[in-house]
Parts: sequence; structure tokens; C-alpha cells
Amino acid sequence: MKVAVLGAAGGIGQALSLLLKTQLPAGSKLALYDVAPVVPGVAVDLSHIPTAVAVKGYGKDDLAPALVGADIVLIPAGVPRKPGMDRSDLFNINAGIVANLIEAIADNCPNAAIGIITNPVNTTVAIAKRVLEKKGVYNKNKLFGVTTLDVIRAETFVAELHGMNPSEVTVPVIGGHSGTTILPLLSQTGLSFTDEQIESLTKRIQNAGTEVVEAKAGGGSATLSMGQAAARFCLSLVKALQGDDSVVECTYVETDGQDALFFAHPVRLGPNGVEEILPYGELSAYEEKAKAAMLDGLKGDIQTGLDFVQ
Ligand SMILES: NC(=O)C1=CN([C@@H]2O[C@H](COP(=O)(O)OP(=O)(O)OC[C@H]3O[C@@H](n4cnc5c(N)ncnc54)[C@H](O)[C@@H]3O)[C@@H](O)[C@H]2O)C=CC1
Ligand SMILES: O=C([O-])CC(=O)C(=O)O
Repeated sequence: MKVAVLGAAGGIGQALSLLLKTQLPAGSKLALYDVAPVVPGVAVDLSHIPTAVAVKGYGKDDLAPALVGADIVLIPAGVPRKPGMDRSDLFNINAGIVANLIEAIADNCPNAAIGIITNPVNTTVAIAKRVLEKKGVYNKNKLFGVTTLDVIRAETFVAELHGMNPSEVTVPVIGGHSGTTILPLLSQTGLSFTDEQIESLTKRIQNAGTEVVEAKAGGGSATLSMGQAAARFCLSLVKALQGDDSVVECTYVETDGQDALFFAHPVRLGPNGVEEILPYGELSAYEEKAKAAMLDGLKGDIQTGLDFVQ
């Protein structure tokens, strides 16, 4: 199994690469690509950790060899938010970065499963779809927006509230990855909440990215928790691609368009990527209302991405 991380020298990229170096199955290859000149050093640094995962760094001009043979490509390349910005404010810079990287994926590893982390995820995933379509290699079962951070935050905050071990909590999170498009389904946790708790937990999960951006005070956004989230998603994908078709993760994928063209659902993964988009089940009245209120915004974000690629 070869995993390529594009943007590997960044805050997320380094945390993610460390977790993959220590947790990928023995015999895996880890290819670290970045435009920043420090990336070969990140790879050398990680290569001293004694695990059976071969790690190699690739500088600015070596994107093609980083990608050739990759089974999974994770993309955390691009700029993060500063206080006062929305994720959509990153569009102008990050849209072009994602489009160029996806073109290279189409040319060098068209069958790889792609996990997009770069914000605004609601839009960058739609850009990727169009670029891959233009190249004639789009496979909707292999393109994912990584929304796992919303899930791990929801699990953490719910566990805190109920005094539980977070590993015992499961919270599906559907929709997109910004503001009110992030919709945690607290009604499906099997736990009880007051109306006030539902309101405040939902808002905290939706604003958790901003909570980190403000706490870092201009020093960037979530990197360590995102590294953990992306590693969880990647390791699930590895298991699935290696033949386990019972792995379920919530992720932002192309759907039949019932809610929006891209919508995060619980998804059963397997050797082909998406094996089955699972229904998210019955929503509470609160969740139903929140979903109805955010759909136009999410659809707009998606359209912006589709329109970006001529
Ligand atoms: N999906 C999610 O839940 C989350 C997404 N993000 C997003 O992830 C992205 C990265 O965040 P950080 O790692 O904190 O930023 P960072 O600035 O620490 O790292 C970004 C890295 O991307 C590299 N880069 C820029 N252009 C590139 C290109 N064309 N090819 C390869 N590498 C390139 C930079 O050199 C840098 O090393 C941001 O867009 C951020 O908003 C952040 C947190 C959560
Ligand atoms: O908030 C941000 O800009 C980064 C992000 O997507 C998150 O932490 O969920």
C-alpha cells in the first residue's frame, strides 16, 4: 500500500505523516510531497522511527514520482484560516492548488483513492470532481472530502458532557464541512440530551474549527486533531482497500443528489472505495430543520467548485 501526502511539510501534513509512519501496516510506502524546501528533512526525520513503513520525501519538482503507484492520496496542501476569516475566504488561493494537484493525480495515479482536507472542503471536492472528469478518470467511489475531524470533535464533546470514555461514543456527522453545513446527529447517539444541550453541543461542533483558529491567535488552524482525524480516515481506507468491506466512516462523497450533489454520510468502505452510501436514518425535528436551513448554502459552495473548472 502506497500513501502519498501532498502538503506533507505543513502543520497537518507533519502530524499526519508521523501517525501514518507509526500506524500503517508493515510494508507500506509513505510518499511525502510539499513545495516547501523542508520536506526532504521531514522525511529523513520520520525515517529514523523504527517501523516497517518506507518513507521518502519529494520536493517541489518531484510531484510525479511521489504519486506514481499511490493507492491513496491525502491532500492537506494549502493555506489555513486566520481569525476573522471564513473557510470560504481560502477559496482564492486553495482552489488553484487543489486543481493542480488533482491534475497530477489524474496523470500519475488515476485509480488512487483521494482524500481532500484542504479548505473550503465543501468546494474543493467539487473542483476535484470536475478536474478528474475533464481528464476522463473520475470515479465517484474514490473521491472523499475528509470530515472526520467533525466526527472526532462530536465524540469528544459528547463524551465530556456525559462523563464517558470517548471511545464508547459514536456520533454520525452529515452535510458539509463549514459552519451550519456541519450537522451532528445527536439523536442517533443512543444518549439523552436536553434541548439546551442539543443547541449548545451542535453549535460547539459547528464552530470548533473557529475555536481553534481563535485560540491559535493568527498561528493557523487545527493541525494536531486534524492529523489524528485524517490518520483515522486513512487507516480505515487502507483496511477497506485491502479487502475489509465492513468499515464505516462519515465522509463527504458524491451522492444521488437527494440532499446535495456532495453530502457527508456514513459510508461503507471496501476494496472499491465507496461500497455503499448508508442512509443517515431518521432525523429529529431539530436536525431536520437544521438540514433544510443549510442546504442552499452547501449547494452554492458546491456550484462554486464546479464552476471553477472551465
Ligand atoms: N478538512 C478539515 O477538517 C480541515 C482542513 N484544514 C485545511 O487544511 C489545509 C492545510 O492546513 P495546515 O496544514 O494547517 O496549513 P500549513 O500552512 O501548516 O501547511 C500547508 C502546507 O501546504 C504546502 N503547500 C502549499 N501549496 C502547495 C502545493 N501546491 N503543493 C504541495 N504543497 C503545498 C505548504 O508548503 C505547507 O507546507 C488548510 O486549507 C486548512 O484550512 C485544516 C483543518 C481541518
Ligand atoms: O476551521 C478551520 O479553518 C480548519 C478546519 O476546517 C477545522 O478545524 O475544522
